[in-house]
Amino acid sequence: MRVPSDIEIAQQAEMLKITEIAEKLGIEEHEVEPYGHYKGKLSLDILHRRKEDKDGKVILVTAVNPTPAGEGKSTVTVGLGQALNKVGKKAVVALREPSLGPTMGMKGGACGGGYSQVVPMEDINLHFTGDIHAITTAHNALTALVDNHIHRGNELGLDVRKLTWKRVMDMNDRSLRQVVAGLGGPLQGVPHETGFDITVASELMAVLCLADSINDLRNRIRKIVIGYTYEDLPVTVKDLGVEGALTLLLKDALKPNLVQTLENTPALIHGGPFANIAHGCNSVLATKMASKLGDYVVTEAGFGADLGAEKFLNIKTRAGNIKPALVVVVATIRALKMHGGVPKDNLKEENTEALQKGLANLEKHIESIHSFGLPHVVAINRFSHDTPAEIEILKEFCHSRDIQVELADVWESGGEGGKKLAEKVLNEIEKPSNFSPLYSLDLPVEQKINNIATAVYGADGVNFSSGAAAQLKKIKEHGWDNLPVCMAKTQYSLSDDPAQFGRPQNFRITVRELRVSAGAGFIVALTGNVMTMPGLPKRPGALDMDVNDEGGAVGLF
Ligand SMILES: Nc1ncnc2c1ncn2[C@@H]1O[C@H](COP(=O)(O)OP(=O)(O)O)[C@@H](O)[C@H]1O
Ligand SMILES: O=COP(=O)(O)O
Repeated sequence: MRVPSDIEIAQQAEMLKITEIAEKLGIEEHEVEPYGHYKGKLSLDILHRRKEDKDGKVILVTAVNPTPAGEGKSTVTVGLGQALNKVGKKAVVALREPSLGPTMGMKGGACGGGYSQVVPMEDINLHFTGDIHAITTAHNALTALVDNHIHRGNELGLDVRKLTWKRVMDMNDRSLRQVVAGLGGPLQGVPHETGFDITVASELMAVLCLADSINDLRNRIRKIVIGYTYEDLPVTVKDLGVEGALTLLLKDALKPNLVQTLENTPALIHGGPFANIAHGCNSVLATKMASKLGDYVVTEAGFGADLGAEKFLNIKTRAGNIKPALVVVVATIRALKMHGGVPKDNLKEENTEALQKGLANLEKHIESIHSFGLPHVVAINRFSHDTPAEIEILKEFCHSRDIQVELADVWESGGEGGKKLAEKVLNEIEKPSNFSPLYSLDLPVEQKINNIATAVYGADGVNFSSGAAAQLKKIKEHGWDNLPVCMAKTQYSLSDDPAQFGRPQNFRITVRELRVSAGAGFIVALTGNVMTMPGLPKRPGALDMDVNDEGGAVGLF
């Protein structure tokens, strides 16, 4: 039987009013601000009122290195949340907000898929409650204020050649990666090079996702470095005196968004960083709030365990004092065949030999999660073209290594298709968690990067470009050496070469640049050719989009 498209299913959803969803969670009327009938923003007062309540158990969903379409982390996250409710547990889902870049481009939305989606999917995948637009505006307001300061006499002595704060927009536009601003004569500002990143790569996105209160948001914004003086001294937002304005622009975006799944399971969706160019986790506030609202929180981190999960476990847990209880590693036969050398166009054909070879990628991710001391379960996200022989091979691989594994049929069957996975998760989550981050903050930045590269990627070590080596020196000089590291790396490979599938051996990671995100509280290490402003694909998803006669969206997957 054909499974309708994601949007056809979503448009048939029988949603409860968001006030009903809130009431079922014990949220008081004044703590939820409806945005229409099916979306709402939650007051941070919930955390204050319920601070003594027991925290729910946090289940992190990660994956193997994905194909370009993604392997169903969001889908399994939603499906598992639905399944836990079906078996009588009080579970809340916590996801990130979609970016219009992938939505209009190649990757698609971030609402899950099939019968495991969050709804109203169209709203969420388009403008939702405006958070990403607010971050875009706040980011570019700061840029305008910096340029105005320079134009009006540059009292702080900013060197326009060393401005680190650029511009953002929530769209994939390669033409804006490098631009020159201030052209046209003395009245138009001071000419200088700048460029655009995609909004989800903005440090303000990371700050919003890691802040635990409005005051913490302001304090973090205050620390943001926007550039350096001619004497090479850092200039911060505080020096410009505009932290209050930026906090004002973001005060509503800081509140987590409440929606629901197709089966009316509550879902908090907040923050949208990508895990290849940012830290790739939804907000600390949403995760902590979900922990107060449910006995189980099912949350995801972007791309594979080498990216989102690594940053969740090394950065987000520290920022929010969050203790994960278990990790679900989503594996798909198609991704593992890709890692076994099958071209993307042939992934629907049975190929047990390639699958056997590609299992090495899953093996490495399991080793990494194990090294964090966390119980884990492999969820096989079943696709219709997966054959019994292939599924058996993947299950046998896990059984032979005493790895807990379960088939997840949540895309086709919603929560019903995840009940066995839910039972396995509930069983495993009772095992002790000896979680600890991978590295001590006391280690030098280069050692932190080396630990991640060797322990999580399987690299032999790290090479630093001459520029990155100079930036390491500056990081130490300015006292930023104790910050955690946010690796910016391709999502397709454990290495920094997107063409190296499987489990690459005998390789080194090359760090080409280091950026200080003093407000977010981490150092960004850019590797290989990873870009912070993606480009649109040959055939953008936008070509399929329209509005139908009923005013509904067409072509949103
Ligand atoms: N088991 C499945 N069968 C068919 N399509 C799936 C399945 N799981 C996910 N998808 C589809 O794949 C796309 C990516 O799913 P998503 O959950 O967003 O992946 P990720 O979060 O890993 O990027 C979505 O369009 C979704 O509908
Ligand atoms: O940051 C990327 O997230 P997905 O893996 O959900 O695409």
